[in-house]
Amino acid sequence: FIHEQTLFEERHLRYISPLGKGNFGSVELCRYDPLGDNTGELVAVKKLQPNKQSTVDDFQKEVNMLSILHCDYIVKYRGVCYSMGRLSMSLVMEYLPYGSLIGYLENNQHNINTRRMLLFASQICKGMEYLQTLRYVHRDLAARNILVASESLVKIADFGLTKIIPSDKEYYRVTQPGESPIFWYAPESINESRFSHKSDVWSFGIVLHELFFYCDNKSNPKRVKKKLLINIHVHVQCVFFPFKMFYPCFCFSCTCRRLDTVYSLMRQCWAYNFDERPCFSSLGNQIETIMQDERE
Ligand SMILES: CC(C)(Nc1nc(-c2c[nH]c3ncc(Cl)cc23)ncc1F)C(=O)NCC(F)(F)F
Repeated sequence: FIHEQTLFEERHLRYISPLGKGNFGSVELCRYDPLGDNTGELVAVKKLQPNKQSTVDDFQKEVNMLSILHCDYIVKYRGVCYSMGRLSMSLVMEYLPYGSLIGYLENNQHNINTRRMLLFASQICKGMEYLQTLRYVHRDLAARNILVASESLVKIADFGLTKIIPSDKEYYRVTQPGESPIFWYAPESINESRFSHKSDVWSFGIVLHELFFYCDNKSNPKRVKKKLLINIHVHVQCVFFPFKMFYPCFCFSCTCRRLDTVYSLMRQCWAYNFDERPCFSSLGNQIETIMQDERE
C-alpha cells in the first residue's frame, strides 16, 4: 500500500552534486525549483539502483518506513519522485548542510568539546528510543550514518538496512547478510545474523567511541581494526570486545573529566550477552546525568 506521499515532479528537480553512496542507492543534492528561479529548497534525493540485494519492493518498504517517522533526531522524509513513468522511484529527504557526523568529527576534531559530544550522543539515543517504539531496528548505526543538522543537532539517517521486528519476536534474523560492517556489529549479529534493539545498542557503543575518542585517524575504529588485521590475525576477542582494542589508544582531543563514566557507558553497550546491555532510555538517562555533572 502507498502512504499519502508528497509528489516531487522530476522536471523541477535540478541536479546539483553527488552526496554519496548509501545502502542500496546513491544520494544526490538537488534543488526542487518549480518556479525555475533558483529559490526552491535544497533536497537530498536517493535514487534506487535495483540490484541483487535490493528490489523496487525493498525500496518501497524503505520509503514507507521513513514516511511515517516524525522525530527531531531523524532525517526528515519529504516525499517521492517518480521518473520514467513510475518505472523508477527516488526518495526525497531534507538536505542537512553539515553532512555526515564522521566527516564533521574529522573536520572539527579540535574544536568540539565534551559537552557537544554528550549532546550529540543523547540526541542519537532519543532518536533510537523513538525508532524502538515503532519496533524498528536500524542495523547500521554508525557515525557515517548520522547527519549533522547544525552545531547543536544531529539526526539518524540511512534506513536502507532497517528492519521492523515482528510483533511475536524480540529480534530479526537476516537471511542473506549483505556486506556487513562487522566492526559495528554485535557478536550475535555476526554469529547468528540476529538483530535486535540490543544489537543497535552495541553499535551505539561504537558510535560513542567514534564521538569521544575520534581524535585522529589512528584511533578511528576502522583504522585501528585494519592495523590489527595487518599486524596480527584478529582474535575473536578483538572484534567482539572492542574495548580490549581501544583502551590502549584512548587518546583525548577534549579534556573530558568523565573518561571513566563515558567509558563505562561503552562497556555496558559491549556486554557480550545482549540481555545485559542497557536499553536506549537508560543510556539516555545516564548521558543526561553526565551532562549535568559536566555543567557543575
Ligand atoms: C549515502 C549518503 C548520501 N552519504 C552522504 N550523505 C551526506 C549528506 C549531507 N547532507 C545530507 N543531507 C541528507 C542526506 Cl540523506 C544525506 C546528506 N554527506 C556525505 C555522505 F557521504 C548518506 O545518505 N549517508 C548517510 C547519512 F549521512 F545520511 F546518514
